[in-house]
Formats: sequence, structure tokens, C-alpha cells
Amino acid sequence: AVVERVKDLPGLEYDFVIIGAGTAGNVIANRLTENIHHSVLVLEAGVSNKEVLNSEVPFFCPRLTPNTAFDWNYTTIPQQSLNGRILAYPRGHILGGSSSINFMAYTRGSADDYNRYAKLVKDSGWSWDRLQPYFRKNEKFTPPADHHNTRGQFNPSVHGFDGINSPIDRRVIQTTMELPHEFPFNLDTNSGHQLGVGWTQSTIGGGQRSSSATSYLGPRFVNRRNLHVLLHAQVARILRTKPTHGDPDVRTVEFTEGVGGPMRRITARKELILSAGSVGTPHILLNSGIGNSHDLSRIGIKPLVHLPSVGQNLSDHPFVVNQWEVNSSDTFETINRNATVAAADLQQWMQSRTGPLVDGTFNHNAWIRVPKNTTIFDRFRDPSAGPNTAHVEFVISNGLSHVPLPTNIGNMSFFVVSTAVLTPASRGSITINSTNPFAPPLINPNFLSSEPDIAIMREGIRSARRFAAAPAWADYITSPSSTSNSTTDAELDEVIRSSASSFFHPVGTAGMSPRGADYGVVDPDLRVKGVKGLRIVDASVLPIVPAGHTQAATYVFAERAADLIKESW
Ligand SMILES: Cc1cc2nc3c(=O)[nH]c(=O)nc-3n(C[C@H](O)[C@H](O)[C@H](O)COP(=O)(O)OP(=O)(O)OC[C@H]3O[C@@H](n4cnc5c(N)ncnc54)[C@H](O)[C@@H]3O)c2cc1C
Repeated sequence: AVVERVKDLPGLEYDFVIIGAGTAGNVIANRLTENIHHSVLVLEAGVSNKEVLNSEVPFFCPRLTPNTAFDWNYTTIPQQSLNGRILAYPRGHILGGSSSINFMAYTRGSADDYNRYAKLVKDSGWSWDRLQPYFRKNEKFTPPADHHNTRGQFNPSVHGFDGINSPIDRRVIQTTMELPHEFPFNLDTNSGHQLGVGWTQSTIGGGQRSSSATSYLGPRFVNRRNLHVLLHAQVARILRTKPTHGDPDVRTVEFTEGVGGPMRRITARKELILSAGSVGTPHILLNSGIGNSHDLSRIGIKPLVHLPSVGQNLSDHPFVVNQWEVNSSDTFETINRNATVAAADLQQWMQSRTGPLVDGTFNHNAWIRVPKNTTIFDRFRDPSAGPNTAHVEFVISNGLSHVPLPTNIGNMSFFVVSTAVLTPASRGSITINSTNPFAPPLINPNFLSSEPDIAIMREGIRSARRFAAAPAWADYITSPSSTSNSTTDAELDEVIRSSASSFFHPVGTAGMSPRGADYGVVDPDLRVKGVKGLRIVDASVLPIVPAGHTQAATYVFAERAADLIKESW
């Protein structure tokens, strides 16, 4: 059951206590309670996902962030390489975590990404091949609610089976035929061989969002007698359970009951599982004295374990929007600027889960490597996980998706290609500067601080311009891109530094490393180094960001983690 008060819980004794009912946390909650002898409590700071319309209606996903009740509403510190700008850094503050507020793209990255993880942590269990059963466990492939024919849009053999037709789809596919060398069509970019242009697969089913809350905590699971979820429970820190010899035993957690409510404590009988995400997880560890002891002592926090990698090694994807004016009004701007149109579409969605709102904000992604003739890698090591891994992604959209729309666009409509650097060399951090556990952490993605990142972004923008210059767009696009005057490296750099922002994919802040390594935060079985009774299962353990949106990797890591935990008990 999901409850809002401690008094509504059956008691305060649980085998496992999970911190964070997010993407990964709910996978663990579901899988551990398959065994009726295991009792689980999940502590979630955020609100219920029930009847949050913008979380249900796929097309309204951009309305969930930033600055809403469903977002932690974090901002970054000023970004040095982005002209000192401060960026919004959304994270889900709702049952389902970021899976309840994200843009729903389901992209696995490349096989290279996972094989690199296995190598980095010296555990072949995290390789692409060995993770296949978990990819399938995570997925129930369903036909889209717009009833379009999906033949030729994905490869059934690489998937689990337990309103597209946007007006630009035809032109995207035509581009793959006109420029097959740079933009080949790829039947299924989730097969491990990601390169090329493919149809987007999304965490949408029956015309509405599928999150970890609607799936892993669906009614038949959340009502298990051995599973309880407490909302509005914000965890402050993890505490030593009892004095022990050797590594401290840390199965006790301190949290508030309700916003600003009293502090409570609870101790897991078996294990505490930290699933608060790439920002929340290092934040809680640092509040608990688990981090760089010198830094923690300096701000007045008593160190418990010296783990200097906590909060470090943050990698995230920066992205830039490229837009071209078009001669059609059959674009997202029409829904986003016209409340009457939106209301009619919503009416249709409510009645039948059909119409334009059943899809997210893009139907195609392109995964590309920078051209072989660039000189970038004469000077820098290629940062990709392997030769079949993209450096750049295009997210191809039928218009601008954020509301409110910019005020300076009048009645214009656009074709939009967002370019993201998938293989960043920059590393950022999550740190704290307060002993108050509820003060927000300092978030520094440190975007584009490493030279190859900006060089790759430049190539991505040039490549997007070539895409839009294909004959397929000639009778549609009516003006050069908004940044077309910028062509030299220096001019492009200015466009990038003045407009890049987060693609929302931070990982690595509690990174996995080989057993016995003197860096990293968790071992390959996800146990926190130097303590007993605590594991981390969420995106923060991925050592490097994959060349894909991060929810698929998070789900799949969590599925395997659940098996590792079950094996131990
Ligand atoms: C706006 C946005 C768009 C995105 N779009 C996509 C996309 O299209 N495709 C994709 O693959 N990925 C996308 N992502 C990224 C993806 O959603 C995340 O990588 C993934 O969901 C992370 O899962 P997680 O389990 O690590 O963390 P989360 O799902 O964020 O879960 C963490 C949970 O812990 C809770 N929590 C945190 N701190 C505390 C505390 N102190 N006490 C109690 N509870 C706490 C949070 O409230 C949250 O519920 C997007 C993310 C955002 C924010």
C-alpha cells in the first residue's frame, strides 16, 4: 500500500528499506516482494502520481518541469563553460521519480557501453550479453495507441513481449534514403547496434505514460501485504546501527514524516537500499559522513567513511536546440500556443486515449559518429565506448515542445533537431556546503569544460544542418536555421556556450568500480565500499553516461541488482 503517515504503516520492522520510490527503487521494491517472506518499506520524499494529468498524457511531459510540485526544482551552480549561466536541473519528486516526469524515450545505448562497464568494474555480469535477460524482463512491448503500422519500425527479435504519423515522419525517412551515408536508416537502434536513424521507442502504453510507479508499483504489486510505500518522507541521513568491529553497519535511516514534520528513524533488518538518484544519493551519503573526510570535516560534518569519489565523476549529456521555420501549422506549436486546440485534443485523449497527445515529443532519433575526416581525435582520445557507439544524438521533433513558447516567435512554426553530445569527457560533481541535510546540494555538471565535448557539439550542429538541407525538406523548411550565421568554430562555440543545457542524464556520482579499487563508491555487487548493510541501486552507480537516454540502463541495472540482492538472502 501507499500511505502518507507513519501511523498508517503496519509497524516499523522491515527486512529491506529502500530510499527513493523512483525508477530503480520501484524495480527493487517489486522484485524483492515477489518473495512473501521479504518485507519492504520504501521511503519517498515526493508526492503521489495519482491523477497527475501531465504525467499521464504523453505529449504534456514538458509541462512537468521545471518549477513544479513534481520536480525537486534544483538549479546548477554557474557553468563556467556556458558563459556563467545557471541551468534548471530537474529530478522527479513524485512516486516513480524521474520516470514519472521524463520524456519517455526508451533507448538502451550501444552494446559497447555495457561491455565497457563490465571491463571497467571487472565483472562480466554487467556486459551487454549477460544483461539481455534483464532487458527483456524490464520490457513489455506494446503497439502504439495511434494504431499506426509498426512493421519496419523495430526489430521484434531484440525485445521482450510478456499517434505517430506526425507530418514530418515521411520526410525523416526520405532523408535516410537521400543521405544514406551519413544518416542510414536503422530498423532498431535498441539492438546494441545503435548507429543510424530509427523510430523512437517510448515508455508509453495504451496511450499513456508507463513509469516505474504505474508498472512496477501497479495495483497488483503495490497491494502485496509485504510492500509499503511512505510518501512525503524525506531522508536526511543514514546512521550507524550499532557499534561493530570493522566496517560500520549502517542499516538505520533518519527521515522526516511529512514536509517539515518530525524526524523518525527506522532500521532495516537485512539491508538498506539507497535509490535516491544521481543527485539525491550522493547528497544523502555526504550528509551521513560518507564521502571525502577532509571536505566533510571542513564544513562540520563528522566523517564516517572516507570515500572521496562520492559525488564526483558526474557525467551528463549537454544539448543544443536547432530550429528551422516551416510553412506548415501542423506542428507542436499549434497545440502549445492554442488553448482551444489543446483542450479538444485533451478531450479526445480523456475519452479514448487517442489523438495527438498519445505520443511524446519526438518520433525519431539519430545516432551518429563525428565524420571520419574531423581532426578532433588527432588531438584527443576518442571518448566513445567503441566503434559502434555514437558521439552525437539528434532528437527530431515536429516543433518546439516546451510551454510557454518563446515570446519572440510570433505565429511561426518550426522543425527542430536537438543535438546532444553523448560521449562527454567533462566531469562534474554533487557537493554540499551545509550541515543542514535539507539544504540543496551544489550541482555542477561542468558542461563542456573539456575541449573534445565542444568540438563534438560543433560537428553535431553542422551535421544537423546537413540533415535539414536534404531534398526531403526543400518544400517545407522556409528559412535557414536560427543560428545559420554562425559557421566558424568560434561562432559555433558562442552559440553552444550561450544555449546548451542539460539533457537530464546525470550518472556516476556513486560510481561502481572493481572490488578492492581505491576509487569508486560501490563494488560490482552494488554494496557501498567500507560499510555493511548498504547498497546503491540507481543511475548514480553507472560509471560513465551511456550513449543513450538513461532510463533503460537504470531499469536494467536495477533488474540485475534485484537478483544480486535476492541471491544474498
Ligand atoms: C525532465 C527529464 C527528462 C528525461 N527524459 C528522459 C527520456 O526521455 N528517456 C530516458 O531514458 N531518460 C530520461 N531522463 C532520465 C531518466 O529519467 C533518469 O536517468 C532515471 O529516471 C533515473 O532513475 P533513478 O532511479 O536513478 O532516479 P529517480 O527516478 O530520479 O528516483 C529517485 C527517487 O528518489 C527520491 N528521493 C531523492 N532524494 C530523496 C530523499 N532525500 N528522501 C526520500 N526520497 C528521495 C526522489 O524523489 C525520486 O523519487 C529524463 C530525466 C528528466 C529529469
